[in-house]
Amino acid sequence: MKITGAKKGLRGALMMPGDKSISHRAVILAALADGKTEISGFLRGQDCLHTLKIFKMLGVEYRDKKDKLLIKGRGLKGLRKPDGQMDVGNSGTAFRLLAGVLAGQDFTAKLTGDESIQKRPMGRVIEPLHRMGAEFNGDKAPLVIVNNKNTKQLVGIAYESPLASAQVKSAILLAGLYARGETSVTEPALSRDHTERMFKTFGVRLRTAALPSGKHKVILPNGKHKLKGGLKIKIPGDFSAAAFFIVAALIVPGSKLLLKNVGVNPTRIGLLDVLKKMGAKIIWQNKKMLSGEPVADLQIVHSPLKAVEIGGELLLRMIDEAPIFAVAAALAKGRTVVKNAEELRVKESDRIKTVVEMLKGFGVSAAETSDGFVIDGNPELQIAAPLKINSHYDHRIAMSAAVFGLLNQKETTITDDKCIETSFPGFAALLQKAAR
Ligand SMILES: O=C(O)C1=C[C@@H](OP(=O)(O)O)[C@@H](O)[C@H](O)C1
Ligand SMILES: C=C(OP(=O)(O)O)C(=O)O
Repeated sequence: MKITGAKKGLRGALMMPGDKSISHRAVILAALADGKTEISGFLRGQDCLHTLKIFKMLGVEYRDKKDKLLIKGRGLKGLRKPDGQMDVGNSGTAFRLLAGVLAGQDFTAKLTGDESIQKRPMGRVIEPLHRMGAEFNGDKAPLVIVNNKNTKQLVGIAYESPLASAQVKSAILLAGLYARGETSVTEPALSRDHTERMFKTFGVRLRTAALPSGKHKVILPNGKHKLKGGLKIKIPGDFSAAAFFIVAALIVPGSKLLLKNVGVNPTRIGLLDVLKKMGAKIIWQNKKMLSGEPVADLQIVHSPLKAVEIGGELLLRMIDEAPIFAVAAALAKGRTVVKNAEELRVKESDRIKTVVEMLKGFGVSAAETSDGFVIDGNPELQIAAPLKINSHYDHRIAMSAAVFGLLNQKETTITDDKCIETSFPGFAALLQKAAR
């Protein structure tokens, strides 16, 4: 992809693609429901299309109309043994959530994915699922989930997760649908809660509790679970996609941009809290609920920014936004410090390394630390040189670099930008439209 500097600010009103996390969950729960589900706003990015294809291999029929996806659920016990291995592509969410679903079946299945997935840690789901009674061959992708007709039913566990991870929590809750007894997950802080919200939408009883220690617990009670059919699920615009346009409008002078129908689930919008502290002008409009998730229109006005220090729970709520946040920090006045971000090292790329490399490529002073990075921001930064930035096949690095490229008066080339298709098809065209 080639980006040239924005002549004017970003203007107009845009709709973001459907939320990636919620799209995966909508397909999974619809496939396990008793009856049909109509899904609108489904993200047709490669990650979610892999999940859909996998359920087709598991015997789930669907109809893909232009604006709707109709899924014929087979009930919790209705999945069929797939013919061949199932490929999640680049998607950690698909891999880990499916491991939970497949742990509860009575057939053996093999999950795999691309080069990046084959390097990502899967012990974090294998270990708790094994404690529930699931058997695996392997500790990473490709991974075999071993079952047969005589496999014993899973048993619920009370899992104290060392990580605040929605993928771990969701894998356990999905396996819990097949388990005897109560299943609970306690996490050090509340990770994104889309699974809990959607379980409730599909009629599954769940209890959640914020513990005095600051930990968070979700309990799936003992009982025979059933997901109801006949629902119409509406998926909000993806906040993680919107983040690129939010930061673009903040850093390009003259911008005033409206993003409509964006998901604003509190477990996802840490970036808005941080940007506010940095001095960003962002106005919320039309807040409402959509299938159990809050959405709003966000108006973003170009603003001078100042540096911040972040870590802990706030970082958890903006973990996928770290790369684009770094772009905002590069243009902010002062030194920005990001701590407690070790998880960034095991995403699609080592995002501590690749973020710092990307910033340096634009002439920014930035350095890695063991658990994050330090950025010396410069609001006066002038870039006017042809540049080549390596995406490392990571969609969020590629899109962050494209946004930064709006400030380069000469051409910025981003390598291997096809990875953007995993989460944001049509990104380049939309950015061009807004920045024209
Ligand atoms: O559950 C999800 O949909 C996701 C959870 C997060 O990962 P972890 O659970 O590994 O923190 C996030 O980084 C990922 O993009 C999507
Ligand atoms: C980390 C991400 O996704 P996943 O874990 O599903 O690959 C992401 O989209 O930034």
